[in-house]
Amino acid sequence: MKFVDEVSIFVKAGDGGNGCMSFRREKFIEFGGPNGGDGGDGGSVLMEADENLNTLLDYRYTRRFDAQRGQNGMGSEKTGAKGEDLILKVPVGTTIIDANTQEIIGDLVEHGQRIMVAQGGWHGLGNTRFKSSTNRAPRQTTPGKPGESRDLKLELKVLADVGLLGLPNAGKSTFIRAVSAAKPKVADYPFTTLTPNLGVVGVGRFQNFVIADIPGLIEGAAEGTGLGIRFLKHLTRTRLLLHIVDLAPLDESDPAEAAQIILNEVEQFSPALMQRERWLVLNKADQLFDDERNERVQHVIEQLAWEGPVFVISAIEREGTEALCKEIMRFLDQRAARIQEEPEFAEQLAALDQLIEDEARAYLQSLDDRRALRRAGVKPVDELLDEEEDFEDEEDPEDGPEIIYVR
Ligand SMILES: Nc1nc2c(ncn2[C@@H]2O[C@H](COP(=O)(O)OP(=O)(O)OP(=O)(O)O)[C@@H](O)[C@H]2O)c(=O)[nH]1
Ligand SMILES: [Mg+2]
Repeated sequence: MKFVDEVSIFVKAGDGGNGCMSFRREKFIEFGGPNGGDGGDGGSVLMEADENLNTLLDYRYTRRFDAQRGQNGMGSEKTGAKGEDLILKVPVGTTIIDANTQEIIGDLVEHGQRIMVAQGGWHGLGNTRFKSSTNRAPRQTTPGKPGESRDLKLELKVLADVGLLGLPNAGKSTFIRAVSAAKPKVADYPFTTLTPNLGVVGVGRFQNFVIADIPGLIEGAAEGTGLGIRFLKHLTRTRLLLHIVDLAPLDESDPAEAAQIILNEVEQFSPALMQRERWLVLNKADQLFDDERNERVQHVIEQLAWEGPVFVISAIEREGTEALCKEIMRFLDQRAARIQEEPEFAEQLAALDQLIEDEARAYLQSLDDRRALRRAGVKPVDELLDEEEDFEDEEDPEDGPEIIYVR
């Protein structure tokens, strides 16, 4: 499942340089003719696909882009220099849309492909151009034309590298706010997040990864309770799952049990998804004194028989969040390097992706089927099997409810 990374920018091509009015003034020439040169064309704005980029992150900071204007014409028939084109690099796969008309200007699908989004203004003409047999000393010039300007929307479908798992209120959205420019709603009640959010996390100057926040899962989610399970499909293609657990729930419930609920739901959704790299992130550490915190951390690890990486953070205080992001970046880099170097590793991962996707699709299909059956007043077969005894005692099954087997 893909997310859409979207940014709005304003581009302005350079204005054309003005034509110049000038006359020759040389020693022995009394009535010098016109010699004003033309202006230069304004620079255009182009978008270029670059395979080295993978997000639109850069365009979140700077939103206005101006190409250079053309130089004005000069005397001695000197033409003004053309304004330089401005080339904006975007990831391969970016769609460029006119933000006012919603018209798709183009899709950049290949490395190096370019699309002009704002044409530079035409140059103005110098007075030399207006010389004629009847007018030997024209005082006429034209100004450069303004460069085009445009509001653009850039859209890029991105795969999230990292997915967040957790109960409602665990602090998933707070975490994404702490580490990225995304500003999903955070509140002290469950189900604050109703649709998936995407954050791009910059690490150092040049690296970044994409993180997906989904609505919280609750017990019974796999059976269709709450919102979360359908959103799990957004996590099927991620490379790393962060399981966020509230270490200090207000209702004093056991964080280990809370963590286990999530694992049970994920397992029902797709057993293979449990094999995906998963890290335990114990949140709200700021709420506890050291001793109690360490005790709870140990407790969770023991109860889950957890052997993978564990991070203890406070999303709200941004404690431990940066270190975690650096670890994530390192993990993603190493993973990418191994994919390059070890064909078997790459194949294993691809097979796992496929399995997860197949399981997820089958699961969601069965959920839809159940819903449809319920609406039609028919019980799914496993619920019927729970009532097995009555069912077997039935004398004439043909008089009973129609049995439909659910995949
Ligand atoms: N003390 C403390 N509170 C936190 C921390 N992280 C999140 N919270 C609070 O926990 C509550 C829930 O945070 P959210 O980020 O909305 O939780 P969520 O997991 O996105 O919840 P849903 O969207 O409902 O699934 C908010 O009141 C946050 O301010 C933390 O590190 N420490
Ligand atoms: Mg949330």
